[in-house]
Amino acid sequence: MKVAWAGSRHAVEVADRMACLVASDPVFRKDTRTMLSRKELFKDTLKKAAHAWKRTVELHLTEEEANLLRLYIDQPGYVDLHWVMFVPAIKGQGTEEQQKKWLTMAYKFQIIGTYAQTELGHGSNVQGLETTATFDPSTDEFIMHSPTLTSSKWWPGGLGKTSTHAVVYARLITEGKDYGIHGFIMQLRSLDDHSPLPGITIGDIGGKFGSGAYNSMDNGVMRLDHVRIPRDQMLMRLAQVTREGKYVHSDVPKQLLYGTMVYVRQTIVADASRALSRAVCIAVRYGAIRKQFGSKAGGPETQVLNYKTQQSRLFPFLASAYAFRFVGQWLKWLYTDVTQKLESKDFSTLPEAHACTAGLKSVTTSATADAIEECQKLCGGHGYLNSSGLPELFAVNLPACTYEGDNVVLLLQVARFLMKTVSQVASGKQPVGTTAYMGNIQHLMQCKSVVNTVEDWLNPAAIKEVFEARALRMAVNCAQNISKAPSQEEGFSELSPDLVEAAVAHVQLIIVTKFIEKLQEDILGHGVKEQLQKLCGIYALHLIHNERLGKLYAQVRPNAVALVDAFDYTDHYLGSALGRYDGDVYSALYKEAWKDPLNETVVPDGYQEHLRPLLKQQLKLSRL
Ligand SMILES: CCCCC/C=C\C/C=C\C/C=C\C=C\C(=O)SCCNC(=O)CCNC(=O)[C@H](O)C(C)(C)COP(=O)(O)OP(=O)(O)OC[C@H]1O[C@@H](n2cnc3c(N)ncnc32)[C@H](O)[C@@H]1OP(=O)(O)O
Ligand SMILES: Cc1cc2nc3c(=O)[nH]c(=O)nc-3n(C[C@H](O)[C@H](O)[C@H](O)COP(=O)(O)OP(=O)(O)OC[C@H]3O[C@@H](n4cnc5c(N)ncnc54)[C@H](O)[C@@H]3O)c2cc1C
Repeated sequence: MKVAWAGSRHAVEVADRMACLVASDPVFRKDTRTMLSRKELFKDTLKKAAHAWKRTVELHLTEEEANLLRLYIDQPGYVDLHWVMFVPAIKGQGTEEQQKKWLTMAYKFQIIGTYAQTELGHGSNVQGLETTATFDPSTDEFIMHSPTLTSSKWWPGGLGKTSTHAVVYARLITEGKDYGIHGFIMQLRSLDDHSPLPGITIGDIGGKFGSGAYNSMDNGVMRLDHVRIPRDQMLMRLAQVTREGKYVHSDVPKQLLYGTMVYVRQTIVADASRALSRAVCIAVRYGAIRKQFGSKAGGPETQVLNYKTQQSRLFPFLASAYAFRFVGQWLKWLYTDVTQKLESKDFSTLPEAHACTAGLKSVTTSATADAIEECQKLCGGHGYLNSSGLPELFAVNLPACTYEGDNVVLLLQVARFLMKTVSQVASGKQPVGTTAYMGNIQHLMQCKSVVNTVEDWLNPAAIKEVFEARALRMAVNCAQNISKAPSQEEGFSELSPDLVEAAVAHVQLIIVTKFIEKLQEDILGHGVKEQLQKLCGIYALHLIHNERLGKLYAQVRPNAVALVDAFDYTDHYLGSALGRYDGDVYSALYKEAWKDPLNETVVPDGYQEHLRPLLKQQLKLSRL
């Protein structure tokens, strides 16, 4: 099962090696992270990042190994933005010459980059950004400027205190005309003393939700006051400005400007499955250790994992973790395929790639955030302690519903793609890829489900048909209602809640389909495929209705702990007293409690000033 989860034996081996490297290195300790002040936490993040880079160089780690090392350190920081957004933005939007110049420095960490798109006034509406980049032909420079308060860059990770450079998105103005949003490479801080360059005001935007968690990241604010940069720092793969100031657009779709977001959304699906699997791992292992109540006859107490209510709340998450993992592996393939096509100037699959990445990012991160919260409840009171690992896991993953595109905004993009596809089907065009099922419209609009029993839900063809019929009917229903509205725009707006539901149904169909396709592969190991079939059934059935699932849960229960062990997480990475591999939960919880700064003294700080006078006074009063 470990191989099925990781994707290959090689993937298991590299992941194990990197996870152990991190777990055995004292610099990467994180057990007291939630007790650090913001300043201490930030400094700790700088220390870990520098140490990780040192180890990467010393051990000559490959890119794959270095990425895993960063992942297992498990502390958001400026390096994430550098590798996940700054480098890909230059790769995707820079010319070969620009890539050579900037990536050479970025790969060696001679510069640290971030991705500065969002502003105080606009995030979702990228075309509404206000920062300007006005070309000055007299000096061959762009003047970068924040004309209003709301145009202040706001949120970019690493911007606050760390980044030396950024890809900054701004409205390109040349020859008096506004050509809309484009990317520019800007140096922000001196490479000598790290002070902001003239005209740049920069800082951190302040503390965020939860202890520890995303507070390790210095999300930043930046104002630009007529800062000049050379013309060749405009990312010029998609469009150029000539020496004379003439705007020239390449023969590529302008949506490629959004390419970095497509790339990152794809990686976020993998992050979501990992976060969900961590929460499930903690809740399942703890559920096997925790006992409450026994039989009336005085028998042994029951493991809480054996309660049917616990299973019906928890096992759909276990199934979802596997489902998201497999769809994430497929999405990575899809992204690679699209990238290769784009390189040979085939842009035909770009809209589908956008819809798939946006939709899957949205559905998997929302489900994951909800599931982590529920796992906390599934662990009872102990789940609410920081030492359970769950509060921090929740706080770190909650913003994934917002960053890289608000989940509702992204689902509306999927809906727009679906409405276009429905209208193309109506005019006789055969849809392809993930919307190919819409070509079977006659049958899917009328067919009746043959699913009656739990066993039917293990029949892939039956499952697929139910999900296809559901998704298609919801999409067609929306399209019909939009066509009755006074205008397309009004109809879309009025029906947006239904459109979001239709988009979710389409995305869930993709997830179910990819799970089924996974089951058709050669899967090694005795009983592995059978367990995955049951999980696929649970994932599909719990989305439609909750009846008849008990039988499947009972079949999964004997292997539940093994199914989470297959995630192959070290105790260090899991970071949970409740989810420990050895099950020694109570000693761990007890030990963790004594690490709290409040326990540094027996009598607390503040006793002399506040508690003692109060108690004394009350005592005096009572004697009067
Ligand atoms: C413990 C360790 C933790 C480690 C964490 C590591 C990594 C985590 C990674 C990141 C987290 C940290 C950083 C986060 C960074 C950010 O958040 S960066 C900012 C991201 N911002 C957004 O995502 C903004 C969302 N908004 C948009 O994407 C667009 O503005 C929107 C699509 C909503 C609207 O676009 P707009 O052009 O205004 O309007 P239209 O709807 O008219 O679209 C025009 C056409 O373009 C198509 N399209 C839109 N987007 C794309 C795309 N990405 N790719 C391809 N095509 C796209 C759209 O479908 C329209 O097409 P048609 O005209 O219909 O054919
Ligand atoms: C932790 C974190 C890290 C981030 N890192 C970065 C970074 O490194 N670089 C960067 O540039 N940005 C970053 N961001 C910003 C992030 O990308 C934006 O916050 C995100 O794109 C959402 O935009 P917004 O904040 O403007 O939300 P808004 O668009 O203002 O959303 C507010 C509400 O309005 C709704 N809404 C908005 N538009 C519509 C619509 N058309 N139809 C229906 N409902 C709508 C949304 O669903 C939401 O409920 C980060 C954000 C967070 C939280």
